[in-house]
Amino acid sequence: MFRELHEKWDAQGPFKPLHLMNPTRLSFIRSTLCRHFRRDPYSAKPLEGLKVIDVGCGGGILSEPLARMGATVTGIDAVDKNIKIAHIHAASDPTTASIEYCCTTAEDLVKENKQFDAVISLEVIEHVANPLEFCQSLSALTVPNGATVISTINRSMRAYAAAIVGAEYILRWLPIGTHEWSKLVTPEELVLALQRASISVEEMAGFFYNPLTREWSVSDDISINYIAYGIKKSEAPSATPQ
Ligand SMILES: C[S@@+](CC[C@H](N)C(=O)[O-])C[C@H]1O[C@@H](n2cnc3c(N)ncnc32)[C@H](O)[C@@H]1O
Ligand SMILES: [Mg+2]
Repeated sequence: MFRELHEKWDAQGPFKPLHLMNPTRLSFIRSTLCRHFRRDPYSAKPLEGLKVIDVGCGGGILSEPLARMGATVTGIDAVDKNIKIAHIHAASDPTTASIEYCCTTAEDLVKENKQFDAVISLEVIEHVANPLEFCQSLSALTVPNGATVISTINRSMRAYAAAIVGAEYILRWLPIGTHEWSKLVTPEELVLALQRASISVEEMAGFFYNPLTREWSVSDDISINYIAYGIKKSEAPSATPQ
């Protein structure tokens, strides 16, 4: 367990790409959520009082900074070992010890009628069996007028070259076979799937990797890695009787 904990949290280890991307995706999340909930992004705890769920939280590398921003965080993952690792790591700091970790899937949590002000799911949709159903579940977990944030990899030739050939076969950042080409989701498909789930996408951004500085930055180029922020529509007003 401790070797696995170290691996998940080692910025140079098998989860290096997620660690490298983390500050960049956090800056997108911080700015969109602060705008959505009319919070001051420069305050110490801009997400104070908001219920946020990290769907597919892995070892908790997103859940922890969200808790530090003041959010009341729930982290869920389909794999029990990930939840155990996330729990042990978060327990060492009083701010993150309050994160509620649970081994379940988005689909199963919907059955418990749980809802959150913001639902965040990073790098998960390209691994699920049914992306449409997954979007429906994320929507069901979001309160009306709440925010949903999803990041994933585009199904483009550039993404094939960079995220599969580059990251898996050349750089060996990820084990070969981590990403299946046919399961990748294009931005158009994601917007449509979310629309069908009553979420309107308000903003999208790409993540650009500079191999010289070895840093990621937010960019307009959504041809490889991208992130989308949407708003769950408020319930349709009931028809007034004639
Ligand atoms: C590539 S990891 C991403 C981890 C984390 N979100 C991040 O970006 O750092 C994908 C995670 O999603 C989890 N997962 C896959 N399908 C899920 C589902 N339907 N509900 C909850 N978790 C799921 C997997 O167990 C895995 O830990
Ligand atoms: Mg992935």
